[in-house]
Amino acid sequence: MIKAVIFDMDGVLIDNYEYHCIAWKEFARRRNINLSDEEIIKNFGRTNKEIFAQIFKRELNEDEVITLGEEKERVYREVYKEYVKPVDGLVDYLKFLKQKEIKTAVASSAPIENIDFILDELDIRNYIDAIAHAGMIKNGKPDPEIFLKAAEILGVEPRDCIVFEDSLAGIEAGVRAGMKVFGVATTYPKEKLTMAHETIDNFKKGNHWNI
Ligand SMILES: O=P(O)(O)OC[C@H]1O[C@@H](O)[C@H](O)[C@@H](O)[C@@H]1O
Repeated sequence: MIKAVIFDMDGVLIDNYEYHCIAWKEFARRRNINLSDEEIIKNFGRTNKEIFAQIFKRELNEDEVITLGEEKERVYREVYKEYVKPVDGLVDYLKFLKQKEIKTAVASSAPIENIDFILDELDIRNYIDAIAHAGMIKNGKPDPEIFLKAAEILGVEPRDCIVFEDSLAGIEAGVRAGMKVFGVATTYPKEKLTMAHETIDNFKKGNHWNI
């Protein structure tokens, strides 16, 4: 029986891939690094720690990850701020879950500042019972750790959770966590979300309401 719904953030609560893309390119441009669209989309859904390791071809220490991450995320929040809007049907779906007393969490590879930014801009904080963010885990998606952490905070067994994810790494993480995964076709078209159990375009009425 479904007792909890866990939402990824980027690409699920909001369709914001292109704004992260702009921020990553600006971050790279400042350092004369050439970052292709393929590299950016491939890494979408992973933690900044892992993305920096690929960009700089070495492991960065915690301080470097925080400092560089703050720089990149500041650019992202600035360029995205005036365009923030929820994926269609999201707010109605959150209201429906609250009414049914189904618990909710956000499980995102992003730093907490980005999660606070989105929950406040969308004004949906009241609908979210738990948050699992990059600073709370050792292994980023596709490792299942972040989804297992969210389930643990909610006090719900993984098999009683469903996950909404747009990224390939995130879908794999949800499946490996033993949860039912709905792929959200924002960042990728449905045909690419083959690992997901089901796919949706947005949160408007569909199979995900049958819980
Ligand atoms: O896990 P989520 O919510 O999809 O967030 C992932 C994204 O979070 C951002 O903060 C990173 O800079 C992105 O590049 C990353 O992929």
